[in-house]
Amino acid sequence: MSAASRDSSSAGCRLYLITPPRFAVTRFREDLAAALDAGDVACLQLRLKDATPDDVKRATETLMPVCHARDVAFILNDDAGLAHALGCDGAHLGQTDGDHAGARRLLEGRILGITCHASRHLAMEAGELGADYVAFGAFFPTDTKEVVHHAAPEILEWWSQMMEIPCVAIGGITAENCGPLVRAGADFLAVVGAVWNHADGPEAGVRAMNAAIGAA
Ligand SMILES: Cc1ncc(COP(=O)(O)OP(=O)(O)O)c(N)n1
Ligand SMILES: Cc1ncsc1CCOP(=O)(O)O
Ligand SMILES: [Mg+2]
Repeated sequence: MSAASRDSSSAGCRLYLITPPRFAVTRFREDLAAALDAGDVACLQLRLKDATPDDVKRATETLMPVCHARDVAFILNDDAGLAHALGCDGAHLGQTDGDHAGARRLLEGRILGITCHASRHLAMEAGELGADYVAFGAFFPTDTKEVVHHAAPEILEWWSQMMEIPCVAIGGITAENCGPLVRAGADFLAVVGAVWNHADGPEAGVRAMNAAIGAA
């Protein structure tokens, strides 16, 4: 999850996959393996908003080995303590997901990503705190989450020209619309629908995203 060298092309930009909001773990295990085998994926974020800690534990125990077998980092959404307890590679925290500084200490040596919406100020704060990446969005309309913050590619350009810390773009990103985000300097494109809801299936979704990143 570190940014490789950055230039004005797509070099270094990678796919950041997020799970669908709901799934049956046993079946999803196979879908995930197939998706990860279809092309480059830097990490998987387990994002189960309505699940109990036990559900998250079961999903992690099933899915993390699938990721690790393919050298894909496994990041847990929302809960740094649970990410630590379950041995995840890191956690992604939003602005209301607890104590960022405490999470940074707890997850020493692991990945900590922080949602910064469309705010330069929040991104600077996250950087100072030691975040491994900052996430900006939403860039496009999305059916996956009700969003109140809307970002434009300029924030990626501003951040990537100024800072070494990688930036993630999120929100309604597809193979068709991602070009400007890659060219603006996004290090990772985080997607749900573009892969899991792809008309030809998740494998086609991963292939299409990687082709679009490469062509940007
Ligand atoms: C990579 C990435 N970026 C942003 C988010 C959104 O996090 P948050 O604002 O906490 O919203 P929820 O995902 O918790 O609904 C994310 N999950 N991942
Ligand atoms: C979790 C999240 N945070 C901002 S937009 C979003 C949803 C991303 O999903 P999709 O790629 O389907 O728009
Ligand atoms: Mg959150």
